[in-house]
Amino acid sequence: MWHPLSVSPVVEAWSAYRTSTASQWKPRDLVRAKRTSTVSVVLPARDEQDTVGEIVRTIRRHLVEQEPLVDEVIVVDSRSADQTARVAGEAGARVVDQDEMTRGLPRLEGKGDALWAGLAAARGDIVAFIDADLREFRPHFVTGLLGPLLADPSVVYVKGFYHRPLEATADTERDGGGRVTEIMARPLLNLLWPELAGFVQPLAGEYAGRRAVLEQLPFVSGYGVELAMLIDLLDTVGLDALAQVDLGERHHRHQSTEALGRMAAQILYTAWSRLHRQGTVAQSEPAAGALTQFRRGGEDALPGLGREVVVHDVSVRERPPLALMRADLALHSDLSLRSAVS
Ligand SMILES: O=c1ccn([C@@H]2O[C@H](COP(=O)(O)OP(=O)(O)O[C@H]3O[C@H](CO)[C@@H](O)[C@H](O)[C@H]3O)[C@@H](O)[C@H]2O)c(=O)[nH]1
Ligand SMILES: O=C(O)[C@H](O)COP(=O)(O)O
Repeated sequence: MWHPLSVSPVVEAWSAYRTSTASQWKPRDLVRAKRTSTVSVVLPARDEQDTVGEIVRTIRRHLVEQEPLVDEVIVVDSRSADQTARVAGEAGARVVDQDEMTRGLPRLEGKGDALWAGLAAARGDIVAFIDADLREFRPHFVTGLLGPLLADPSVVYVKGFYHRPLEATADTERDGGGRVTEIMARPLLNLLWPELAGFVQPLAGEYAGRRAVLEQLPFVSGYGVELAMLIDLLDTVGLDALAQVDLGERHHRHQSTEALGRMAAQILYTAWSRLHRQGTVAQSEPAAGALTQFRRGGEDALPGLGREVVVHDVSVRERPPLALMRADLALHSDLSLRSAVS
């Protein structure tokens, strides 16, 4: 069932990656394979009113109404300032508010916390995560992620990969996208966690896992969440329980280079936390949790510098594994509804 993926000898020595292509997983076959399992799709979304509706509608049309594969589509509204929640609700999603789900707990920032809230709200035994800024979204993004989990009980987590065009205003660089991945995350993984170097898109926001396992993992706040998840899965379930699937090509909203710098800094901060846990570095925190950037012009440009000095907190924190938090969450969520599907 798996095609061997030829990777570096370092990686091959560790394990053969379980790789498949989305087209081999047909919705009808998956519905049959699903039996009594339940499936949730979770979309973390901050200010995604332009794209979230179409993604939700596509999943619902193809994988809820035409084929009963997906049991619920959840959009986590991650402190959006736009109409994300309304648009998602009108498209048929169950909309969950990040702050409402985490009420009474310390406030954390960013995508990782939205994912944790989504996992807390999800009722399926399999949970697939899909970014809400995708364009030209097709249902094979979901079926590709679910296929390996439904076909093989030994698989606990599936990571998507794809080509990533970099779409600038004038032209498109076919594989120019994934800039943080290529310039920072991939070199970092090869250097420090070579067992994970065979993941084609280690930062992909499209992945699925068994909820029982996901609930055993801490969720790092912000953009460190994907890197931490891979490292933590490697530690807890091992490489053989992880798979990846070719989803073709992915189009999304590109962030500015400056914003990607902050993303990269969060990912590095996250890597430090894992190095500390494994005893590679002694200090629990890096020397600084701030990133200084220089922005052209701006009202606060320093005289003689012509640039504004911009400082952001890029430290990350983490939510404990959800399995440890059920009692607290039950106070203000509808987790009790789980009995309806389990
Ligand atoms: O505070 C936030 C920030 C982002 N998002 C959502 O998270 C998804 C991905 O965020 P985005 O800013 O589009 O990330 P990318 O620039 O696409 O970054 C890539 O790399 C990140 C770091 O690993 C991953 O988290 C992303 O999924 C992956 O697509 C989108 O649906 C966002 O709306 C939130 O829900 N809350
Ligand atoms: O995953 C990444 O590397 C970042 O999201 C940047 O992606 P982009 O270069 O396609 O915008």
